[in-house]
Amino acid sequence: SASDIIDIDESDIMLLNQPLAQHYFNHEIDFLAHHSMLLGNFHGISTDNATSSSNIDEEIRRLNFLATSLRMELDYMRRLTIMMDNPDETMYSHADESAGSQSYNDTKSESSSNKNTSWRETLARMISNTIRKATWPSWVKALPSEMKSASPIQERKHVVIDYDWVAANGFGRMYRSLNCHNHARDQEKPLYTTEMWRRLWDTFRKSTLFPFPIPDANERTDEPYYVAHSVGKGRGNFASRNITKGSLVHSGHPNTVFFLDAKSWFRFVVGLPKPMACDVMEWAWQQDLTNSGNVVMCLNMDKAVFFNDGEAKNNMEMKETTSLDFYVSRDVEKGEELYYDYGHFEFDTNEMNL
Ligand SMILES: C[S@@+](CC[C@H](N)C(=O)[O-])C[C@H]1O[C@@H](n2cnc3c(N)ncnc32)[C@H](O)[C@@H]1O
Repeated sequence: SASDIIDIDESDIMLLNQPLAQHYFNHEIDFLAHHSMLLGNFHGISTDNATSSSNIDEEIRRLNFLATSLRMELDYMRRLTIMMDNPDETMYSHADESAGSQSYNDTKSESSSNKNTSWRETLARMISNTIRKATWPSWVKALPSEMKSASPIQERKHVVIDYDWVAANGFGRMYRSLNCHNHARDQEKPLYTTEMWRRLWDTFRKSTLFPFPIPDANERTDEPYYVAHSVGKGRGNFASRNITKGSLVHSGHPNTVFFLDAKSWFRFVVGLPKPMACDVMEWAWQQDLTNSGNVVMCLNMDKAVFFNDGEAKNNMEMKETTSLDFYVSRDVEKGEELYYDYGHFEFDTNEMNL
């Protein structure tokens, strides 16, 4: 019976009765259905059989997988509830909706404390607190063993709702099976349109459970750089005016998003068209944002993804390793490409169970 498989106890039921849980499960059921279809499409395999399988073993496996999934969601929700109960970390209220845009003008405006700076600081603190409590490695350790040892999809008859496939096949195989090496070298990749950004944000919104206000897919227009093709590097960012040494060029809040666990990352990637899936695998990085020894997967969801590594020509830097903000390290002339050192963002797929 379902209760044998799912093993729900008293405290789970209390949790399930909360409005947050109702919202959460509606969302979860929607995207379990949505993602089983996406996974099928992603691998060019129809998922029609999955729901009407006459193979009893396959059905049991599928139910077990759903049960495992539910167990994980309950654990996740328990953490969210703890966060929600802390009034200092209320994530669902925009602290200041009316805030204007942060200034990317020269150094002098950095010191001017405006409303928006405080909104950004509040958001940064909330995110930092969340990450400190729920970072990637601790979550990975909690993964049930079935999730770690699933067989690859080729050995199965039917496609099932299957985050474990992607977890088992991992980042490297996914990257190879999509031919992302060729995509990375392609010098004709398109510049992102508003629709493409919106697609990224919508997919993120459908796949994430991360409790912070997700901004609209608004393209900022006040940063001192623009995107263009960069010889041999795909797309890159170029200064749209002269920029004085020490000026802020890019601020990570609010358009940098975070993935706290492999599952949320895979949900996101499989929800994208293949070229965009390759793009995000190229763009994401891991960073210890809380100086705790724990990393999270980070992704810029705006044109900041296009900064390349210029090696000896690097002209941007962060002030601290936990920061998401870039400043120019020397005077930069209009039209120069903006670069930073990727060495700060090592990407260890083993560490992240990818
Ligand atoms: C964060 S993305 C930068 C945006 C990328 N150029 C694009 O068009 O999507 C990182 C990727 O850019 C490319 N890249 C960055 N710096 C490079 C360099 N110095 N030479 C060649 N490719 C570079 C690599 O493919 C890398 O994986």
